[in-house]
Amino acid sequence: MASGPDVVTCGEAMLLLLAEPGVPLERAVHFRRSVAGAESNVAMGLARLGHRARWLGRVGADPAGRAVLRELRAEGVDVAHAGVDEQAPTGLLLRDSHPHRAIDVQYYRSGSAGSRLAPEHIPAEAVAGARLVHISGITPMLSPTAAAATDRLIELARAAGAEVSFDPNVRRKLGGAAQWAQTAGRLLREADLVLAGEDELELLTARSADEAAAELLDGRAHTVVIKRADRSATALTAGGRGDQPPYPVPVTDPVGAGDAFAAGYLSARLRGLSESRALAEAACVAALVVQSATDTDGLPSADGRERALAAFEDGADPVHR
Ligand SMILES: O=C(O)C(=O)C[C@H](O)[C@H](O)COP(=O)(O)O
Repeated sequence: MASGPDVVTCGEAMLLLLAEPGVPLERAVHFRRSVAGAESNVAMGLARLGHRARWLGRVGADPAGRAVLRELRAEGVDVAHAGVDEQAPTGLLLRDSHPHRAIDVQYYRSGSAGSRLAPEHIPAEAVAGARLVHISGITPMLSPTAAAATDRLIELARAAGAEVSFDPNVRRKLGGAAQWAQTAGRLLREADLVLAGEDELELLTARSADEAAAELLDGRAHTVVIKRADRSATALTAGGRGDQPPYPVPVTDPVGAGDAFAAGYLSARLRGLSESRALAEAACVAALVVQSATDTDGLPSADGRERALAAFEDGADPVHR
């Protein structure tokens, strides 16, 4: 019998054109095609780790849209409730890839199919049975209808008894600080579980990250995970706090680390593991993703995560033979 998803994510998935390593975008000649989008990245990460993950969103009736859906499907992400917009193109993300230089991200998503997401595109049955609904601040920043769709998703999550996790994913190219604070700041307070950068919490709440976390814990949230600039993370709950240093790895392409962290963390929580183990798995999945190109190449299987964690934690032989 077909069973529903463990996790539902919702947002815009785009075709990613990734410049050859180390070459600035305006000079790059060779591009690799992939898929990017914060929420679809998380869905892909969870699917690789063995969870039933569903992605909700819209693509255009074009080759890019077909490529996006095909790739998500091939990764085991459930796209049964994803939609196709006949009137608007699939969004495009063009970027370069450097280990230690600023990365140039260019979005071509204004008026895209994904940004035209609206509440009527989110049917109640798409969320039924889910244990977790993961959203980001990007979606409500795309358009008023996408913001309304996010609100509907939260309502459906509550009705289904699913937890809501939220990652602000602040992208300054999508709007000014005040707009982010208003739009994503509101969602911070709707979430049961918040995964946010230190700078994001500061921007969205005009408080220190620790003060913001304390306030969120006084409200709806049971857990706030703060990702620090030094790539360490702190989880705050009513029961106390836990800290996780990053695993030291050579970085090939840092983009995707946040989504990988979220997938790693949510996977552990879905499996009922402890806060400290969830943070370790999150850091591990992030460390694996930054060692390869694209947002998703390095996302591990559950087995790959276990072997990497053993190598990181206990110095186990990383070569599996
Ligand atoms: O969806 C968007 O607007 C994006 O920007 C797609 C990004 O490539 C990923 O969300 C990676 O983001 P990080 O994991 O924070 O590095």
